[in-house]
Amino acid sequence: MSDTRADRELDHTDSVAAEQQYVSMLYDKLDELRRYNSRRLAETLRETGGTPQARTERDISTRMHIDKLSQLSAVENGLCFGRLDLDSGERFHIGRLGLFDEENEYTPLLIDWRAPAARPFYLATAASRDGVVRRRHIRTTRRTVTGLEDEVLDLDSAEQSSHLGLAGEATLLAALDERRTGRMGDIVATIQAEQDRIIRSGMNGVLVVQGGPGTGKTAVALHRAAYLLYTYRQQLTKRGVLVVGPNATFLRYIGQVLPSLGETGVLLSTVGELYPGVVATGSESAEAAELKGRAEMVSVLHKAVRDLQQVPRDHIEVTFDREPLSIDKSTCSQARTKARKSRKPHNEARKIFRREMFSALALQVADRFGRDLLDQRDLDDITSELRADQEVCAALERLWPETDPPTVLDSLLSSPEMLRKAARKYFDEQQRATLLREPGAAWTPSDAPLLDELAELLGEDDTEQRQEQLRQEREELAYAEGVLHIMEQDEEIIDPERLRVSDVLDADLLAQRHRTDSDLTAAERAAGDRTWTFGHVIVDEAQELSAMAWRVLMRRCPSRSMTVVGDIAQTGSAAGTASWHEVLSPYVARRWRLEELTINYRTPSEIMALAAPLLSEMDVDVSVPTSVRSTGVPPYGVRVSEEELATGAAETAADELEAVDGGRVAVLLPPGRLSEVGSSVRERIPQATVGPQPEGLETPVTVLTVEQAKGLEFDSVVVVDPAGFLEESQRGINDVYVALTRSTTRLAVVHTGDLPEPLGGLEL
Ligand SMILES: Nc1ncnc2c1ncn2[C@@H]1O[C@H](COP(=O)(O)OP(=O)(O)OP(=O)(O)O)[C@@H](O)[C@H]1O
Repeated sequence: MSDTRADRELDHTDSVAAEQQYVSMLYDKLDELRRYNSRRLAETLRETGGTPQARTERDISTRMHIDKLSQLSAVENGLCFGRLDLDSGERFHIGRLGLFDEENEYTPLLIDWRAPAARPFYLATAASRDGVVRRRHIRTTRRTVTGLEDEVLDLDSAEQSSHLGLAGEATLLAALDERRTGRMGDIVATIQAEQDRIIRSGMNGVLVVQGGPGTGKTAVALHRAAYLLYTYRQQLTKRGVLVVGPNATFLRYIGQVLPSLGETGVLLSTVGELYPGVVATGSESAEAAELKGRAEMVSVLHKAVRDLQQVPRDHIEVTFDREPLSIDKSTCSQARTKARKSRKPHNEARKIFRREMFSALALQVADRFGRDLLDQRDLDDITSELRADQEVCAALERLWPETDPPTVLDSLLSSPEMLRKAARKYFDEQQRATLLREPGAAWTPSDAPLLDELAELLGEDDTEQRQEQLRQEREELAYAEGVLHIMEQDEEIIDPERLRVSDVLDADLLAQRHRTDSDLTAAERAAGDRTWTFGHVIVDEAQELSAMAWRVLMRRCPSRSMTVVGDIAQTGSAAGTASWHEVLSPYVARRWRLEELTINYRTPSEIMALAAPLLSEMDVDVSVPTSVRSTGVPPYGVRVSEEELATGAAETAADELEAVDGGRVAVLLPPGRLSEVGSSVRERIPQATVGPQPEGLETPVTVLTVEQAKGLEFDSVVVVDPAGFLEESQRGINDVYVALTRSTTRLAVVHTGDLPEPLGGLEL
């Protein structure tokens, strides 16, 4: 055994220099590909005219080269990060994409991390080697190899391996110890076995990934999206992949991960944004949001729409052709029944109602002349005149109006009478009062699923889509500008002498070409189309979604090919869930599979020890994840008087900022404390941001509620007023748990009075 090891040590290719040579060769190859694609793109862009087919082909090829170039540019950092040495003597380098030697029968030079051949890099252990004798982690900075970590998979190492069975432990810990940038990075170089199994799990059906804080659920979900796009490229390019996150800040936080893996065909969205044309800027009470999220809202909305379909108490009299015409109850009632029986959405069934009404009214008019004297053509003429008559049309419009989701929802939520009629079976008076709001009030995130439901009940209306088209055109322009930027960067690396693409084409023109070819990616098209259905849907922080939000997602994914990621111990929203079965059973009964993640890569053991007792206070069946790191820094408490709370929090944040030395600090507090403590922190640290500001991910200190900090992480966290969390929310204990576990290194708790019982272990 020792001989083999000695042999291996003698093997000179182990050296950094030899590895550098190989890695440099890979970068040369990458540059060559960039040059090729840049040249081809410039050629295509310079071509003009030709037949429509030639133009379409050109546009497709433009898109292909642009995509390829942005993929090649995305893999620049950490192009190659691993090597596998096999029993057979073969060696494979593993990296962010596949590279081949075209002149040598396409021999693989670099294996894409998602290819089956790369799998042992993540799964092989000393006990189950899968033909691997050595796994090498290659660390690089820009194009320079800066370190190697070798794991020799033999029985000696089996005995020494860490109890958590981590692969590439030193490389993993180095990655985890890095200071946080405010943006999530990819983990391709250090994916662990339990994560790999989830990432590569088959695409069909609903897969639920339950895991405690910091277990890499978000990272796994995004890498799974990249894996599925690679493995099922054909299926998924057409319909696209949707990744749903809890809020805009979170989406910004994760926004770079997939592009850095060279994948752009994914739509990142909140549930609210899935209703095109509505921007949810309003706020509302947690109680109102909870009520709007209940499944009963389906019946309320259904009833509200039916209530729009009226019959007169007796009759309505209008004047037609200078004579009175009676629109009577029984005719209306029959027409309404017929229209409803069609089971079509309201706006489509309206056509049936009107057709029935016009023919009944035409007969009434015919009776004035004597019905027997008229033939079908005469009746048709009368019908046409009735259809053109303003007074008749206005009366029918009142009985069965054409309408759209925003109009119905706005009237419902601002009219006590309409709400009473539609909701009295489901909500008591007090609950209805909670739902009431001013007419024209700004939309809130929990309104979006209701608008979507109404769109189903009412049938399509294209006003929103027209607005969306405008938005998309703006986005395409921004995209085109981005493309030009990438190409220019590439050209700078490659050949500064050559004609630059921007010399022959500006962003406006490129956007136009891009638009006319109707060659948008599925994700781009899906963003503007409410009825788009996706090839796969990934839901992060899924525990927060209401029953109504689930309905929206299920409509977007009739194939039920979904990855649902979350932690039922972190549910903060009153509309959220504490049971995966409860939310999924209406759609897939018991046909969903559960995977669990058990290792916490974020929160050090010192902080987890404080957070863990909170779990036993919650009514959920989950276990505490095991931390991979300990920092030796114990969390600490700062006890202050009520009057000193805001300044105490600001002072602690300032201390923490100094302690993390260039890292990021979050002050997390109950919503009721946000403005008071926020002002105090800003006074003490002027560059701090308060609430979900777009620049908040970059600032050194940010003050947020727990809801706003969902899924994020910081070098240091200052939790303010834990007792306030318990007072302000039904799920306050979950909120404290989430707040404590946002930290990667340091934690302080600023409190007044005694700490809530489960936090008793905190050092003061
Ligand atoms: N295999 C890994 N290698 C390197 N870093 C990892 C790995 N797995 C997770 N991480 C890092 O751990 C941190 C936590 O991951 P992530 O945010 O995905 O966890 P989560 O389970 O979604 O957390 P939470 O539920 O608390 O929001 C991130 O910084 C992530 O990059």
